[in-house]
Amino acid sequence: MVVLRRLGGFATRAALWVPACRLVLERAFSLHKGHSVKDMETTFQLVRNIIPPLTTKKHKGQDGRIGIIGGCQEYTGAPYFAAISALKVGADLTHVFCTKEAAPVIKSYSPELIVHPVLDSATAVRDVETWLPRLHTLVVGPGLGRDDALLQNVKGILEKSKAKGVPLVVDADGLWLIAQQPSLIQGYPKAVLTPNYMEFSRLYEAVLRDPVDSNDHHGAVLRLSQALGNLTIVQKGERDVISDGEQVLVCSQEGSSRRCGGQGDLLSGSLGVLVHWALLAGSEKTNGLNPLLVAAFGACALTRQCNKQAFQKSGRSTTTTDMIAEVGPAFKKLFET
Ligand SMILES: NC(=O)C1=CN([C@@H]2O[C@H](COP(=O)(O)OP(=O)(O)OC[C@H]3O[C@@H](n4cnc5c(N)ncnc54)[C@H](OP(=O)(O)O)[C@@H]3O)[C@@H](O)[C@H]2O)[C@@H](O)CC1
Ligand SMILES: Nc1ncnc2c1ncn2[C@@H]1O[C@H](COP(=O)(O)OP(=O)(O)OP(=O)(O)O)[C@@H](O)[C@H]1O
Ligand SMILES: [Mg+2]
Repeated sequence: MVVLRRLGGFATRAALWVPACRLVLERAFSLHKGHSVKDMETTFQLVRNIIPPLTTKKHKGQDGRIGIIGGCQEYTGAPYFAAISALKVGADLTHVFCTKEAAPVIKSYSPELIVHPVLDSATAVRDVETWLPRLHTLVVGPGLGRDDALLQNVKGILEKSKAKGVPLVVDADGLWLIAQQPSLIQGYPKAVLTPNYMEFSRLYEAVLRDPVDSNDHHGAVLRLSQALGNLTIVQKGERDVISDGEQVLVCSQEGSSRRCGGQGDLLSGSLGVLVHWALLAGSEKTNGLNPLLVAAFGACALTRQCNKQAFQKSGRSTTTTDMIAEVGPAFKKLFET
């Protein structure tokens, strides 16, 4: 099984526990080829269990209506990547809430996205709030930027989303905001954070007031999750480390050495859909494992597989657009064969 159960309930105990268990963890995951295939396969099966069947009995929207909060003057690619990835994974509708200036640009990338030019308006919070009851997950941050007025609106949107119990994936500049004010997300059980290297360090230092121990990734993710009230955290990197403060999963699905920008956006958009599916399926379908951990593992594995397949075709010229073209085939290969 690719899961470690934590023995103690507090950060101090976990700190002692993690080094002792790391050997077990690493043996259980993919560092040792003998164990990797079987153990990864166990988690893949849990991901397969949460995927809703395609039937003729469903109506449009049931398999996912995903909102993306992001898109500003500088960044229009990131919210597009997240939204189109959510559709390609299997969501029925995606809504991008961005600034007025960014909206026509994002619309022009794809007719498949619904784009709301509201994020910099005086009524932004109310405008997004009216959509919240119809959204299954909100992905907050891709291409959001760090403008104070915009972030102030996003604070309001986070508060309204929590009050309505909307699941949240927080990425990119959404994590910048959380690092300024961790209480915005602390203790909200339906949140998943997806920091890259920099975002993780920033958040860790803001919350734990300590530099990250770069020799102890698993312990660091576990401790940050606990300090934030057991939020699910995905630390992206050479291997993705995922924890809800109780358990640690590692995803080391083969990707490639190509590190073009936008891969994290593909991950957060995909995760938006998988979070919806996982929460709908519940823990009976995940053998008691936190459904958000299963969703996170699925999104990481999928992103890395897209990276691998795109790289096989395009090599050094691989971009995130090439990876998005692989979402369908990669999903099928990992979860439907
Ligand atoms: N096409 C688009 O529209 C895209 C838009 N995007 C959007 O951009 C916004 C900002 O996001 P972000 O990720 O660039 O910001 P941030 O957290 O400051 O990190 C950047 C700094 O971290 C460093 N660094 C990174 N990894 C590291 C490592 N492993 N180890 C060490 N250092 C590392 C690296 O430092 P450097 O090497 O440059 O010194 C880099 O300068 C956000 O809205 C996002 O969504 C992107 O989604 C891409 C596609
Ligand atoms: N060194 C690595 N080797 C293999 N895969 C990696 C490596 N670093 C990151 N990844 C994978 O790339 C994906 C995106 O992670 P990354 O750290 O690039 O996010 P990001 O910086 O937020 O991306 P973005 O440019 O979209 O903002 C994840 O699926 C992660 O597993
Ligand atoms: Mg990113």
